[in-house]
Amino acid sequence: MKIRSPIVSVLGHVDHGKTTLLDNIRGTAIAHKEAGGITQHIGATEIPIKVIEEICKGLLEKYSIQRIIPGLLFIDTPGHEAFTTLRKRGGSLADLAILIVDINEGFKPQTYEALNILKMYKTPFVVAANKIDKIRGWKAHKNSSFLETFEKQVPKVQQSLETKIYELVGSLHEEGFNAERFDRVTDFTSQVSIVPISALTGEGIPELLTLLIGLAQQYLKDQLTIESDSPAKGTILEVKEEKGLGTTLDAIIYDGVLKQNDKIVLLTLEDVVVTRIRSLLKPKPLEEIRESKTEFKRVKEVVAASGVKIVAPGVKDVIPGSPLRVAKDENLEDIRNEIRKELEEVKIETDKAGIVIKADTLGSLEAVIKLLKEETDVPIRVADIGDVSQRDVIEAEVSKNTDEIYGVILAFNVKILPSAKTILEESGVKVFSNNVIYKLIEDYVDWMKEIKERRKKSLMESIIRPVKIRILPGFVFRSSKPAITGIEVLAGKLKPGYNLIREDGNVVGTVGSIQDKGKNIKSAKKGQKVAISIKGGIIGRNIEEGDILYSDIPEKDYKILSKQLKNELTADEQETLEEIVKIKRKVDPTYGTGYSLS
Ligand SMILES: Nc1nc2c(ncn2[C@@H]2O[C@H](COP(=O)(O)OP(=O)(O)OP(=O)(O)O)[C@@H](O)[C@H]2O)c(=O)[nH]1
Repeated sequence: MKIRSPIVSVLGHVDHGKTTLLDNIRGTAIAHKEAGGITQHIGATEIPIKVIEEICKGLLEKYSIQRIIPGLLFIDTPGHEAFTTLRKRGGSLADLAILIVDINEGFKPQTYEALNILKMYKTPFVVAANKIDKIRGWKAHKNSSFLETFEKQVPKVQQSLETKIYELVGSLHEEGFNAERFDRVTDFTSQVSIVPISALTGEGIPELLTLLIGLAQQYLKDQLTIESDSPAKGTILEVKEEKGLGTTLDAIIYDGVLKQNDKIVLLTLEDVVVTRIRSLLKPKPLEEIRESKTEFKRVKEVVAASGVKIVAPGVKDVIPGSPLRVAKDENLEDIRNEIRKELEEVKIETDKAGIVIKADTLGSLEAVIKLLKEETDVPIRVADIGDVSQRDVIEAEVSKNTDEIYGVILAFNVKILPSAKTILEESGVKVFSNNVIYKLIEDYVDWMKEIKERRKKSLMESIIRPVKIRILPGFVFRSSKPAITGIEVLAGKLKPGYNLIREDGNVVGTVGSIQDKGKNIKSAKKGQKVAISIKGGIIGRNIEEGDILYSDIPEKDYKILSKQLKNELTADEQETLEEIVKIKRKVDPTYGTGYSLS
């Protein structure tokens, strides 16, 4: 048993300082040569605990934090694209994350995106409120702890920082997180810590690192306890062509040991591949690269947590985000099946009619599906990795025949192939494309809402709505063929073509035209007094002056009204509809049974 370093990812909006923060941590670590500097991995950088101790200048003691973990393994590629690639079944490969926010700009689209993804994977994170050195009047103290440098600022500057922190607390609150400045956090399991930092001056970084160490040791011990001689588990970060080596795999190993000649199982777009490791490579220190001109050195084995380059035959089609598992002859079939199942779980191809989703990696595909399902219950016909192809357009077109809102392709971080473009317009399939997942989903949901609204409106236009009118005594202009009389609309909206019924349920005739001050109008609203013609009505025979008449709502319209459109009716229409139902049931007791307004 061994405790490994936690894997840490940095996420945040473009230009908020992800790269600068990583560079700062790396640079500061390298400067601490006597303590061992940094260990360069493929795709990741490890900062040993001894170096962190030096950077943190006594903070580990101050906060009584033990030194159980060997260090922190930072993923070199920041951003949520890398984060979603680094998936592992049931969660994220990153044990911890830093969500970086420019304190002067606050939350931006990709900040929300990152937060959504962290929420989805349930990854513990701290918020680094970056660029405090840009606060007006700030006096920088290079590499100092936040609390020290904060003490030395004038009150106005301190106040300005506090205000900005509270804005972040507010934004996080809106997203369902209880957050506080780290030194005011009372419960690290339920509250998110905000550490004010400057990635440029290094201020606050001692606290940021201290907090990561503390959180990892306090809450992730089980997750970080591994058997260092068990067969390795990992995730493929990148599939890369490397001069003289062919296609190589950059992998992050989070459990066990990976050895040269190990048999490994991986995923391609279509299936599982099994191959044998020819060599394992690690980066060479800079000085040695200059001498030998190759960047890598061979190693016999790597133990988690580790980033390593794998040279193996037949890995050209392996996908980023693929799981990596070491198999022995006796369990090869089991592992193969397990991994195949993992692919099938993500690539859904179940619903007959539904949308098509294309994404660049397994992890991002998973994230799009998960976040989509939180927003809507729209079915999915195809979910797959890769660019949008002609076949995808055809798939979406098939769904479109069932329902226009399914004739859609959601494309996350992928291109539309030229062959797909040629048939796209004619097919009428709509492509939504965005590299921010929640925006992609939002755009689709908004469009869908618009269509549904439009449908509802035209449905509303096509059905008979509840109306109640009164024949105004003394305003009968003609008694029959057709009857013409003044009326008042008591509820709803009267339109030509509506059949009218009496309170006893008898049909009296059909509204012909509606006139207001001698002019034909298309409808008359509640409160309006107008003249109408009633085809089939004979005043003095089936209609009397002062009578109350209602629109005659066919049963099928009543069903639509009570099922789909009940929220569209005004209060007086609702009330009138109930009266009409009672009247209709005098004639047909089964009218509209099984449907009710409530
Ligand atoms: N003043 C100040 N500038 C900073 C700080 N951190 C980053 N910057 C600057 O902000 C700009 C963007 O920083 P990056 O580190 O490239 O941001 P990023 O989030 O990695 O951006 P992308 O990789 O493009 O998503 C650069 O010009 C940095 O020098 C800081 O703490 N203070």
